[in-house]
Amino acid sequence: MLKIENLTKTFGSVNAVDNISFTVDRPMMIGVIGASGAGKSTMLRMLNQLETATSGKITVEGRDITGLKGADKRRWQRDCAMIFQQFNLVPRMDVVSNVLHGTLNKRSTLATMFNLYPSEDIHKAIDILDRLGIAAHAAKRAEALSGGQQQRVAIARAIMQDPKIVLADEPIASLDPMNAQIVMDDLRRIHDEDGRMVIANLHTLDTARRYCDRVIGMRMGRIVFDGTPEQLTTGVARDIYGADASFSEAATSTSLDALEREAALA
Ligand SMILES: Nc1ncnc2c1ncn2[C@@H]1O[C@H](COP(=O)(O)OP(=O)(O)OP(=O)(O)O)[C@@H](O)[C@H]1O
Repeated sequence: MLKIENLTKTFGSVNAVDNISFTVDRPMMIGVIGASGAGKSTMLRMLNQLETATSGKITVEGRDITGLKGADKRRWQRDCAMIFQQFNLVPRMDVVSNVLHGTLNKRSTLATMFNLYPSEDIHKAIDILDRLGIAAHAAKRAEALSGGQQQRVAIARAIMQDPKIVLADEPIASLDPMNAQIVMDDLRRIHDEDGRMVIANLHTLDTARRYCDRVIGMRMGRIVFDGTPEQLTTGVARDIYGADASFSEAATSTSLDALEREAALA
């Protein structure tokens, strides 16, 4: 259903994404890992068309989505929702209105200007918040919520678009381990229960292993690993991160256990 062929993005002399290809033939949960600057965000941003590819092709269900413009691009961005590390909510706006923003691309400019939302959309937004366990916060301003709660609002906003694909760019990088787990559980659920494809850039190996069906490892713009979590051994991880023998898995972990074990060994 998703095919990426020879995709490249160049910024000046930097090949942020360098001629990558892969195919996904069914909705699954995919983790993308790699060191800072490996090209993970740029790849996701090209998928969502926030960034235009320098060359190469992205095909979804047989349709070429590379270089879409205008209404076609907006329609694609609705089918392919994106979640960011910093949540990207409107801080002073209440939670429900933030979730309703997920419908912006399909509403008229006038309706948007006057914040006119159909009541069925309002009910749908509250149902989604309820499903994610945060309906009690619906009337609060987004800025009054914890980081973990704000990320769940961002997930609710994404689901409001009813997307086929959910892209998550470091969704748990700003969260403590407990909230990170809640957010990852939610992402897994929207894959398992709704059948949506989820592609998440992750800083931490243990998260990729625990939650994903498939892991793609990037290094310097290229794909250097594409396999199952079981195949992601410490040796493979060392190659992906370009680390020497002192490479420590705990340094790429959000798990308190791993960090504490590492500290005890030091
Ligand atoms: N808009 C831009 N202009 C210039 N260079 C860019 C731009 N966006 C990304 N880059 C460069 O492209 C390369 C890949 O960046 P990218 O953000 O995709 O990596 P990443 O793996 O997501 O890293 P991180 O985990 O730190 O977010 C880096 O060298 C980065 O400096």
